[in-house]
Order: sequence, then C-alpha cells, then structure tokens
Amino acid sequence: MASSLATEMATTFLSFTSRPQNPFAKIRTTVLPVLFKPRARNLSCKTTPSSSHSKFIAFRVPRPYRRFTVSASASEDSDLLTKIPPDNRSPASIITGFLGSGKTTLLNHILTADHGKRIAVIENEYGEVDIDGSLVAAKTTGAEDIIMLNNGCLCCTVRGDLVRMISELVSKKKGKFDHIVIETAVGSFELFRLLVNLKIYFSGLANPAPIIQTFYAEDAIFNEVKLDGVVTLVDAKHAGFHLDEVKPKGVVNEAVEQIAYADRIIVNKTDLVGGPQVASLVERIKNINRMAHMKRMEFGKVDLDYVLGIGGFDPERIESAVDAKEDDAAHDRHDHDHNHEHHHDHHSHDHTHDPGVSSVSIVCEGNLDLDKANMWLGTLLMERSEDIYRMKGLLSVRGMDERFVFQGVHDIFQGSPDRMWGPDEPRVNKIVFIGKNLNGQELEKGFKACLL
Ligand SMILES: Nc1nc2c(ncn2[C@@H]2O[C@H](COP(=O)(O)OP(=O)(O)OP(=O)(O)O)[C@@H](O)[C@H]2O)c(=O)[nH]1
Repeated sequence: MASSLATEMATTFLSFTSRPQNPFAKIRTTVLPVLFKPRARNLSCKTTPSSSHSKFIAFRVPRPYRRFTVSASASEDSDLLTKIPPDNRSPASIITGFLGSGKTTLLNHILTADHGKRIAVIENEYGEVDIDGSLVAAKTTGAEDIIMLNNGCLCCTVRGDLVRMISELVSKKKGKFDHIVIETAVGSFELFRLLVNLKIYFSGLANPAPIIQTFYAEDAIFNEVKLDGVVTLVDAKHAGFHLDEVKPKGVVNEAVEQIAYADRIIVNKTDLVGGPQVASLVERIKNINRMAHMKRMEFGKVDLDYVLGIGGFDPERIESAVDAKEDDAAHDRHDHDHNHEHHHDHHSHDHTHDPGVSSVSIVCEGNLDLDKANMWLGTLLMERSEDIYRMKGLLSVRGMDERFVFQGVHDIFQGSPDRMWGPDEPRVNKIVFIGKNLNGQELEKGFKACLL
C-alpha cells in the first residue's frame, strides 16, 4: 500500500497545483511535499491518508531496509520495516540524442558486448527483432496511436505505447531480461515521414522529459520498472549547429533538452573533428548540464558500466552527480577564457552560455532550518517546476544526523535520509539545478536564507 509507506512530512505546504501546459495534467496533478521533519534520531513514519499524488513523495518507492535503520526502534517504524519490500524492479535506461548521433551504434554495442546482461530493447521504430534470443524487442507507434497533446509535444504521444509495451514486456518476459533500454527520439524515417504526411508539426520530438515522467506517472510502470538513467549521445561534429538553432517562441531546442536531462553524456564521433572543437563543445555541454558525467567516444564504444546500472534517478547516488566531472579529465585542461560568471566566494556557479538552459550549483556549509528549507524549495518548485528540468541535492538539516538527499524532474520529487554524517565531516550542502532561465544568485540567496 502506497499510503502505508508515506511518511509524515514536516511542512506539507504545497497544495495541488494544476498545470494546464503539463501534458500529464489529466493524469496527475502533483504535490510536492519536500523535506522530512527529523524527530531527534527517529524518522517519523506513519500511515497517511491515501492520495492520488502519493507516488511522488519520498518512500513511495520501495526502499532497501538500510534507509530506515534510524527508525527501526519505534513500533510504528518496525511495522513499516516489515512492509517495505526490497526494490527489485527492473532497471530501464533511456538512450537519447539527435538524429544520427550514434544511438543505434551504441545500442548495438550494448547488445553485442560481453557483459552477461540480458537486455530488452524498446525502440521508436516499426519492426520487431530478436537477436540471439537474448533481446526482447518491442515495437511502437502505429499511426492510429498518434495523437496531438495539448502542448504539442509529440514525444508525449509515445507515452501510451511505452506504457503498453513495458507492461507487456514485464507481464510476458519478466525474469527473462535484466535491463530495459529505451531508444528515444523518433529516429525512424518511417515515423518522421508519417508525421509530416499527416501534417503534424511538433516540438520536443526527442525530448526525454515525457518518457521520464511516464516512469513516475503510470502505476503500471512505476511498480515494475525503475528508471536507471538517461544517456544522451551528442554528435561531436554537428551538435554545435543544433545547439545554435534558434527556435520559434515556445518551441524547445531538442538538442539542448536532451543534454539537460542526461545522467551520462557521450560526445560521440570525436574522430570527425579536432580536439579544440570537441573541447569547446564539451564546455558548452557542461554549461547546460553540470550534473551529468561525460565521456568522449568513437562509435559509442563505451564501457557498459557507464551506461547501465548508473542509478541516475536514485537519491542514494546523488553524491557523484553533484560532484560530476568529465571522466576523461585529461581532455579537459582548457583555458577558462569564455563568458562564465563564477561566484567563488559562495561556491556557486551560474553559467551564462546558452542562456536558455543552464546549470546552477550551490555548495555551502551549514545546517538548514527545515521549515525554511521546505518553504523555499517547495515554493521554488511550485512556481518554477516547468523551468526546472532536473535537480539533485545533498543537504545538511539541523537536528538530523543523516544527510538528506533528493532528486527531481520538474514537479516529481524524491527525497530521503541517506547515510549518517561522519563525526568530523564538514556538513556541506550541495545542490545542482538544471533548467531554463535560472538565476544562480537568486537561488543561492534563497538557499542561504534557509541556513541557520
Ligand atoms: N565517424 C563516425 N561515425 C559514426 C560514429 N558513431 C556512429 N557513426 C555512424 O553514424 C551514422 C549514424 O549512426 P547511428 O548509430 O545510426 O545514429 P542514430 O542516432 O541511431 O541515428 P537515427 O536513428 O537516425 O537518429 C552511422 O553510419 C554510424 O556508423 C563515430 O563515432 N564516428
């Protein structure tokens, strides 16, 4: 029962908010209770009234027991412990990237590499394949399934298919695969042509957001499948053009969006361009998304651990994300000669390239007042969730011996206590936001006002 897993929130200050632009508005309106009130060392966990939004709050996801070790002494918590099954949902990864960036090449690499994992693949293409019996393939979007949603985001139209396919996959093939890989983007020319023939014009064709949201908005998916990560392929040769493309008002630049939502970024086709061009692209990508790990690659020949089992949506794995770096750091010794605004005094970074979408990170030592932090973060999400694509954070809350970690995608928020702070460990808060029109100084000011 979801309700039995719900946790008392400190300040559940937000009420339902309807978002007419949200393609999922009909399915879910969301509430964002944010942080927990620590009760000395005891987390307070008790049954709360069932609500349609409970899936968005922390602990909706079945958690490993260790999360609750601090609360095991109380009887109600013991009761809770017995009700929490281990999270044995199937992991799913999303591979996205612009047309021709190398998604299929990477997919083939995943399917042929010697990693011992059985991979189920879902592609946005017609046709069904079965390779070696280890690949469970599924097909998508028939013409009858294409519908325009309110916001014109065509990618949302695949949601119904995705739900259907994943449900089918799980019901028929559960136990026969270890990982699901979803290739987004309507990369197939068949579908592209079909859309053009139908005179359907769209934005967000390859925007991963609706696919990400599907994992949280649909019970059938959420209960069975856990989103592992978004892997974005970037074409080293052509990405610059796509990033530069000026779109009509209200139309998103898909190349930017794909980067913004990523947990892992593979700058592919580096054989086609010189080092300086790649370095400048890498820098540009970092300005959009400082949370993702990045690698330069040829023909998607990446270590499989880099793309599978990354836990990009797992608050437990937050630390590596907030400290994200380019793996191939040797390539990253570049002159810092471009238009950044650094605020070293406050350890925050507000990058001003590609002003539409950027990353803001705040690193600040101190303890947060829970009520203030709740108010700040909650208000921010209520007012700006359209603009905040992703965020991750690691917080030090006064009176709480554990670190509080959270991650979010627009108005989907997951947070939970993490490990204990070490006795001599500096209690440093780290938050990264990726979004549109973010003002780093304003965000930092709001955050600092929550510190005691
Ligand atoms: N030179 C070079 N070519 C590459 C590399 N990676 C992929 N390619 C080639 O680029 C072309 C497009 O690669 P795909 O893997 O089909 O790209 P995709 O993103 O799946 O393409 P769509 O499905 O059309 O969006 C193919 O001919 C690949 O062989 C690379 O690192 N270097």
